[in-house]
Amino acid sequence: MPGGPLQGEVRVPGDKSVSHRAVMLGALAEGTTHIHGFLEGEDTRATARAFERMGVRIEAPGDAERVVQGVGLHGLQGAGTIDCGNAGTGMRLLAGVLAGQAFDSVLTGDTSLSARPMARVIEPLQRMGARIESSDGGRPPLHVHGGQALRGIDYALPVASAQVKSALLLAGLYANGTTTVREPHPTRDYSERMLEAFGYPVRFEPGYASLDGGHSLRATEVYVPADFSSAAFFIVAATVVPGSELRLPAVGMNPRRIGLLHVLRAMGADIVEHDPRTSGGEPVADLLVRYAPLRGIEVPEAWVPDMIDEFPALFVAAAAARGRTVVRGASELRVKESDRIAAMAQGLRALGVSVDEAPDGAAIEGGRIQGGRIDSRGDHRIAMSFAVAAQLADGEVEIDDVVNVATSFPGFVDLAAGAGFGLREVSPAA
Ligand SMILES: O=C(O)C1=C[C@@H](OP(=O)(O)O)[C@@H](O)[C@H](O)C1
Ligand SMILES: C=C(OP(=O)(O)O)C(=O)O
Repeated sequence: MPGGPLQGEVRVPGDKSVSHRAVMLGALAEGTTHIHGFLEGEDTRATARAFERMGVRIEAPGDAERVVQGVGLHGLQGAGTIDCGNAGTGMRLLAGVLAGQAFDSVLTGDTSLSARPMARVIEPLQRMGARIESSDGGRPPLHVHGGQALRGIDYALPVASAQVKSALLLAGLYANGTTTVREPHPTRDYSERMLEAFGYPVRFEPGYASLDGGHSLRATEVYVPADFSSAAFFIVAATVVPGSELRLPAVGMNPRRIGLLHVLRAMGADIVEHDPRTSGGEPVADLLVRYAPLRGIEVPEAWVPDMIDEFPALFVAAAAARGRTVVRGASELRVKESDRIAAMAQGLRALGVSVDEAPDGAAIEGGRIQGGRIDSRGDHRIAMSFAVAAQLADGEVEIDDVVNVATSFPGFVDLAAGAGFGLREVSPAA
C-alpha cells in the first residue's frame, strides 16, 4: 500500500513510563488520585490490573482516565501470581514495591519478558534485605518474599537504568534509613518528580536520587504528557518522506527523553518546537516536523540513555540518510523486548540496506530501501519502525508478529494511516 507525504496533526497517546508510575504511586498514596491521559496500552493496563488484584480500586471513568483509590504504603493485599505481560518497567518497578510488603508474590511475564535480565534489580534489592528468587540466572518468574526488614543502601548503578533506579527508590519507601542511587549517566527522572508531586521528600539531580523511608504519599492529580517515544515514529516518518509537514501537539519533552531530536537535527532534520510549556510538572511542546534530507553521523555515546527506546526509529532514519550512521555504547538494546540491534540489522538487510552489527551498536549505510518481509520478533518498537521504513520502500513491506504494538501504542495503525502512511493491518489468516 503506497503512502504519501505525512500531513496534518497527530495526537499520540500518553507516556508509558509516567502512566506506570502514576498507577503505582496512586495505589500507594493516601486518598484518591486522578490520572489524565493514562496510556491505554497493554503494558500499563497490566500494571493497573496488578494493583487491582492487590486490593486497589481503580476506576476508568473515560478513555485514558483513571481514578485510583489509594490504600497507603501498607494497605496492599497479597495476590499471589502477578502477570506483568510484556512490560520490563512493570516487572522491575513492582519488584521494588513488593520487596517491601508483608506478603509473598510471584511476578511473571510473556515469553519476551521471561527472557529479560532481572539480576540488575534482584542484586541491589537483596543488598537492601529483600528475599527474591529467580529462575535461570536472574530471569523471571521472580518469587518476592514478603516480611523482610529493608534497609537503605547507597548504590552506584553499573548500567544507566531508570527502571533499576526506580525499583530501588520504591523499595526505599519501605526501608529503614536512606536509599541513594547514583547513575553512570543520568536517566529519566519521572519517579523522583512524581514522588515529589505526591508529597514524598526526595532529593535528586541528574545522575543522583536519594530518599528516606517512613514518610507517606498524598494523592494528587497526574497529567500524563504524550509519549515522546511514540511521537518518534511520526517524527522520523515526516522527516524522511518527501513533502511531509506534520504537527504533533503537546509532546513530552523531558530532557532525558529527547536525545533523538538532537541526533536528527545533527543529521539535518527540520523539527521546530512551538509553545514550550509545563503540563503537570513536565515540559511539553507542539512539534512541527517537515521533510528534510538527512546525512549520516556518528551518534555521541553520551546521548544514548536519552534516546534508549528510539534507536529502532533512528536506524530507519539512518537507512534513509546519505552516508554512514554509527551507533556505539548501546549494548542495552540487546536486552529490550527483543535484541533490537539484531532485529533492526536483520530487518534492514531484508530491505536491501547494508548494516554492520557491533556488540554495542551498528553502522548503517543509507541508501535505497526495497520491499521485503520483516520479523518484528514480537517487539512493538521494531514493528512500528519498519512501518516507517515501508513508507520509503520501493516495494511492499510485510511486517510479521505485530500484536505487541498495543503494548505501548494502541491505535497506531489507524493514526498512521490517517496521517498518510500506506499501512494496513491484516489478520494472520488473511
Ligand atoms: O523507567 C522506565 O520507564 C523505562 C526505562 C528504560 O529502561 P531501562 O531502565 O532498562 O534503561 C526504557 O527503555 C523503558 O522503555 C522505560
Ligand atoms: C524497553 C521498553 O519497555 P519495557 O522495558 O518497559 O518493556 C520500551 O518500551 O521500549
